Amino acid sequence: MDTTHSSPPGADGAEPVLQRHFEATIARDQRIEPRDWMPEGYRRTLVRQIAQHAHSEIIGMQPEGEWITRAPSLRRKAILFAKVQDEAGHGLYLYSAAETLGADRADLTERLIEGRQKYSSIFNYPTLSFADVGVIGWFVDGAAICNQVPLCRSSYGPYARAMVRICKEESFHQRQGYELLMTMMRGTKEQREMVQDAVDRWWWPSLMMFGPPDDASPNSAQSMAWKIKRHSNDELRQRFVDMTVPQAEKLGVTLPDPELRWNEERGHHDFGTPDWDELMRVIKGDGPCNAQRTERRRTAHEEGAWVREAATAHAAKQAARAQKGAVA
Ligand SMILES: CC(C)(COP(=O)(O)OP(=O)(O)OC[C@H]1O[C@@H](n2cnc3c(N)ncnc32)[C@H](O)[C@@H]1OP(=O)(O)O)[C@@H](O)C(=O)NCCC(=O)NCCSC(=O)Cc1ccccc1
Repeated sequence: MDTTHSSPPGADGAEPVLQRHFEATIARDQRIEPRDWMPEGYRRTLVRQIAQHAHSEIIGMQPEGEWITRAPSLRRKAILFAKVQDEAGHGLYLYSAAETLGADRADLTERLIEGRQKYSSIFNYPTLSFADVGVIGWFVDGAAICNQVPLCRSSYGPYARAMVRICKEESFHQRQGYELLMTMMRGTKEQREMVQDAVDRWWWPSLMMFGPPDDASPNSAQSMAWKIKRHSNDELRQRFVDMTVPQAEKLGVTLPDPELRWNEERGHHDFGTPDWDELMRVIKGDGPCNAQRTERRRTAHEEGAWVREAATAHAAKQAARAQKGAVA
């Protein structure tokens, strides 16, 4: 852990003047930057959320990645390749953002592999057909957009700036998913059934991506006070439902919720309650694919050891050469 960013001594490690400056910066909607003083709880919360987010992008490469070799055409293969590569890129920006808070990337990876840090529950469900690739783009990237567009205004500068580029790419991801499904819906009866089946399986897990309901979300109040989060879990879930219902109608699929209907008075859709016990089970490691996802990540990490060693040796050689040049 890099100690250059740790807080000076005092209450919560703070001189009152630094604490006041931090609070005033948040109140003015300005950004906290890596070299600014910040309360230890703020730093810890950010490392937790950003690391979970980075892990989600990296583990999130697996469910769709399984279909790269089985994509039905060269065009679909190229699109899917590009999307999965983008997800790797998102993970890397986010690990870099966590490093600005003093976190160590190798340590974060260890924590993920050992199950000591979380990643999004959604990536613990299997992708059973190519329609799942389309539904992940439509639902999962759609949910990611709802959740992440407000994070572009998050109070921590490096996180907010990473989100701007990530959101642009998520938008392309969502459209490719929807376009894939549109194509399948214009196809055969079997293809339309594949789309409906994928919608039925991914709808509820997608709603769970937004986290537990507000009254069972221990982190929300403080994260919102610090303006790390800008909206509550339930607000964003509602936004996702309202955005997705007309898209489902246009596509010609049914969302698997008998309680789903427009509420004129609220100006929003009412919808059923996700199975929160299922969310808790999946978060705790007992989802359909948790063991497989973590094991795959561990193997990839071990198999990549030679690349890290080679990069370190190369960097050391470059540094030695540069030093020799400076002396001569
Ligand atoms: C909203 C929330 C996820 C959770 O709110 P918070 O205030 O932080 O927590 P809260 O008190 O409400 O919860 C209590 C505990 O439960 C945990 N937990 C909750 N929900 C989940 C869950 N669903 N899965 C697993 N764990 C969950 C939570 O961490 C906390 O645990 P802790 O106290 O740490 O032990 C927030 O962290 C956030 O906005 N993160 C940034 C966005 C982000 O990470 N996105 C990832 C998807 S990226 C993507 O999809 C792109 C893509 C698309 C396609 C293909 C590939 C890639």
